[in-house]
Amino acid sequence: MKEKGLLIVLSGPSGVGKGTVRKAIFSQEDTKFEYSISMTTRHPREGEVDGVDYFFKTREEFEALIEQGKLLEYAEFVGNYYGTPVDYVRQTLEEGNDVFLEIEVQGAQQVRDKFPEGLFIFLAPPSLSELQNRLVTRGTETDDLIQGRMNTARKEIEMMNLYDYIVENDQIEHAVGKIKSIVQAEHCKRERVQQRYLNMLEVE
Ligand SMILES: Nc1nc2c(ncn2[C@@H]2O[C@H](COP(=O)(O)OP(=O)(O)O)[C@@H](O)[C@H]2O)c(=O)[nH]1
Ligand SMILES: Nc1ncnc2c1ncn2[C@@H]1O[C@H](COP(=O)(O)OP(=O)(O)O)[C@@H](O)[C@H]1O
Repeated sequence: MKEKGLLIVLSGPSGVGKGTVRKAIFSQEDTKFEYSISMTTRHPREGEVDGVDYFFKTREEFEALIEQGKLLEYAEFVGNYYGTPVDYVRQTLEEGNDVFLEIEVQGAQQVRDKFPEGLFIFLAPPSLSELQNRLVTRGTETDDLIQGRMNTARKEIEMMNLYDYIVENDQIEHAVGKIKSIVQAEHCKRERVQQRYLNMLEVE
């Protein structure tokens, strides 16, 4: 029987580069993880496609999904809901494939409570001033919102020791390489408890 896949959770403060690093990981042909497409109530940005970038939902539809227990986790972020569809995650793991979530910090905490056997990776900025630079350069928020995100980021960074690994996003390629190595190492570590190795010892 195929072993269950690994649930990989990448989280970190807004503006640290989660989306950028995730896209870089999935643009590499040798990446074997499955990306879990999230549900959101935010409006699609130009070029975004329903079912590719997100599953775009109304507030009513999203609240019905919460009621029906269809979300592994969800959070409200800057006035919109974001959540992870539980059925997709469960099924993909059962099939033996790794699932990759790129989610904000509140959601990552919920996943850790429900699914502690996941692999939790915190993407950290090189410094707070560099985090602020990235938020300013991205240009998607007003100054007030950037200040709010910086205050939240300080609290999030205080919680980073709850994660299994911290990866500094200094350069995108470095962060991508470290994340992929961590996943590989985690697989090797978990081999220890796999039944096929235990069986091998009994037979020989
Ligand atoms: N909790 C949670 N957060 C999510 C989910 N999907 C995306 N996010 C996070 O929601 C935040 C906002 O995402 P988005 O609106 O695409 O804007 P971005 O800031 O440009 O990435 C980011 O921090 C994402 O990591 C999800 O399913 N659950
Ligand atoms: N390693 C990096 N070095 C410099 N800029 C980066 C790096 N990673 C991401 N960025 C930039 O920082 C901004 C925020 O990145 P983004 O992926 O939107 O963050 P998040 O998804 O965590 O909110 C973007 O303008 C992005 O191009």
